[in-house]
Amino acid sequence: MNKKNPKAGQEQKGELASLLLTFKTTFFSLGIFSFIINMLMIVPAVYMLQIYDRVLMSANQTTLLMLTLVVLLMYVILAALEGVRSRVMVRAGNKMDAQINHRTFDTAFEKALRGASGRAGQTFSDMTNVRQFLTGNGLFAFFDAPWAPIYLFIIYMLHPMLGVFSTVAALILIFLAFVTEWASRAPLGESNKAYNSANTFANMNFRNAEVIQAMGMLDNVRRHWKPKHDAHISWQAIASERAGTIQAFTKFIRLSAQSLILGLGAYYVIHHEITAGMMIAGSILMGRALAPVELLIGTWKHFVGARGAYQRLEEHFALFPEREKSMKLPPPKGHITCAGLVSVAPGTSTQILKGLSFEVHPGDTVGIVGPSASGKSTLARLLVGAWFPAHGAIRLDAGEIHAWDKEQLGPHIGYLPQDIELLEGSVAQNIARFGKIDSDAVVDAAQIAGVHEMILQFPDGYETYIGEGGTVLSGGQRQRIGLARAIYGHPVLLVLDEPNSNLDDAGEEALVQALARMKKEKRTIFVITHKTSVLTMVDKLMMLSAGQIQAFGPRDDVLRWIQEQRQKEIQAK
Ligand SMILES: Nc1ncnc2c1ncn2[C@@H]1O[C@H](COP(=O)(O)OP(=O)(O)OP(=O)(O)O)[C@@H](O)[C@H]1O
Repeated sequence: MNKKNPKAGQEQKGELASLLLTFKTTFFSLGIFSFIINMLMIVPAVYMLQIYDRVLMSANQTTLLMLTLVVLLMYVILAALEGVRSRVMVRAGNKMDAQINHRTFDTAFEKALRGASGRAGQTFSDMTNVRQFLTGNGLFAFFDAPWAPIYLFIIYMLHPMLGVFSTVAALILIFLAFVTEWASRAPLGESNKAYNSANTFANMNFRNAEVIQAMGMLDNVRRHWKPKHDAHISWQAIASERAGTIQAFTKFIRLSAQSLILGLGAYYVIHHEITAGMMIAGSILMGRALAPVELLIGTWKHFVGARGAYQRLEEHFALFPEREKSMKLPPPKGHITCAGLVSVAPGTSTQILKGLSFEVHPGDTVGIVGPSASGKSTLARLLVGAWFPAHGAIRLDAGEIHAWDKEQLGPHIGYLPQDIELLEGSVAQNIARFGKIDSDAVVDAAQIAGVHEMILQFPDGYETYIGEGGTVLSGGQRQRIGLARAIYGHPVLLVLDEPNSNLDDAGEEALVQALARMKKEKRTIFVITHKTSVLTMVDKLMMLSAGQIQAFGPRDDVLRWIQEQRQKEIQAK
């Protein structure tokens, strides 16, 4: 198999097309296999011809035995070739998957990062769809169909009128396949759209099952789901009814053709134009000629599905090209500079942050405050490189944060988002960020976060499994383990988004201690909070409002400014 770089020539061709091109030798051998298999498919007709016209006429048993042995040998070869052909394609499919699965995973992740997590899963199903089509019967239909004219040609040789008859039957079947596709495409599309919409609606709402249950909202939610589901069912019914009618007609044509060719053959036998053997052989050969056409019709739906999946994948890969590995940079010191930073949410154009400029030195602890929706969490996401600036730049030391190689930079960043999501795995794996577990470092991070004792009380301590089928943690427990994960490895930049929103007094005290420790180590810390206990730990304070910096400077100066502003507002009232 050709092992050329799948990315070669990907500027002109899609990434997937380039990958498929590296399998051209496999496809070529598939063509050869199909040719031999299809030639061997003629054997039953030839056998029948010989039996009728030679053996029965001559009553020669030796000929019968020899013919039968030869035919059986041919069938063994045929079965072996079909088996090998399937294996070759399954292996090619696995190889293909091995070459592209990291891209599928990474690009699906990027899609999720840009706020389309629902549609990220589609990438995996598209990949499976394409692979299954390329390794299943669907593809074989395409390789077998071109040989149909050869069967027709042989039928013409038996008698031109039998050939014309078979050709017309094949053309009618192909025409009916087009009619099915044309009649069902639109309703099937609408049905799929409604199905996806109903499913997304249900999945989104079932995430809030407890709220729905508590406030008796189930009837109302179902009422909103039902029209979408009904639309799916009725479009599906329209498509199935149309396809069913055409299929019934197709079956009529198919059965009639199979019988009529015998009838037509018998007519020419009566007129001594062909032998009885030729009549039977013609009927068998027409069956062979129509088989790939029928298979093609049967797999057309899969082909259309796989073609759609293929196009979506090409667009998807083009949207998220493979990133060049960034240069290896020295470990960052934690110097943040931000110039004219504008941010929009992924997939939108509304500005959330409207031109922020500020500088934070290594070892500074910065508190970020501001009303709801002022852009605090958005700034946190940009500080850790989870979102990209729409304009302007945010730099860590000399390099733009989002341009750093994530694998290189990750260990230097600690991030505790507002919605703390732990990943499915053990507590230790979560704290160690799913890397190689350094037990000492895990315990150290847990101790700094003040969570070590709590973890020891879990059923399996640090090995306690979190996630599907595992232990369910409380909001406060998740937040504290999330803090340990952020602190793991003593990163140079720590960004904590409301780290105390779920904490009790003991948890808050542990957080303050952890901050004090990281501060002593001269880490650069950003902490979004409204609580005074945490604000006592910060050196500088940034006040955000409507996506802009209202005040930024030494903590006490900013607090005084905020106080003055409030008083002015009260007086103005
Ligand atoms: N993923 C997103 N997609 C679209 N808009 C978003 C997204 N995330 C945030 N926004 C919008 O950005 C604005 C700022 O949100 P952000 O979460 O940064 O505010 P915040 O100051 O952290 O608020 P809070 O204190 O309530 O957490 C809001 O208007 C919000 O609707």
